[in-house]
Amino acid sequence: MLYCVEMDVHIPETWSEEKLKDYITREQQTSQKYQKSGKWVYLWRVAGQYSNISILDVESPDELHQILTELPLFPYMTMKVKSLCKHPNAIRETML
Ligand SMILES: O=C(O)C[C@H]1C=CC(=O)O1
Repeated sequence: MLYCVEMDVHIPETWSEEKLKDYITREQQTSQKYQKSGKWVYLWRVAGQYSNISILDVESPDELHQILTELPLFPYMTMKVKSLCKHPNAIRETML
């Protein structure tokens, strides 16, 4: 199942540089683990915003939820999730 997830990051202004660095390092480790596994297919930065657009290919909504909530920055992000299916006019068989 394919999902498009938009994640807007909201870092509390009270965080120290050290705390921010720690979260960003752990965030990178977690997202790269799933990118290497093939489940996190695309990760794009939205130009000019602390926001990303991601495409994930997972077995179920439960698995998507498990991955997203594993992200250290999950409590500090607003997420919009869209479930994707094949467009009838798409010329390619595979969606990715
Ligand atoms: O910087 C972001 O967009 C937040 C985040 C989500 C995955 C990741 O690697 O970083």
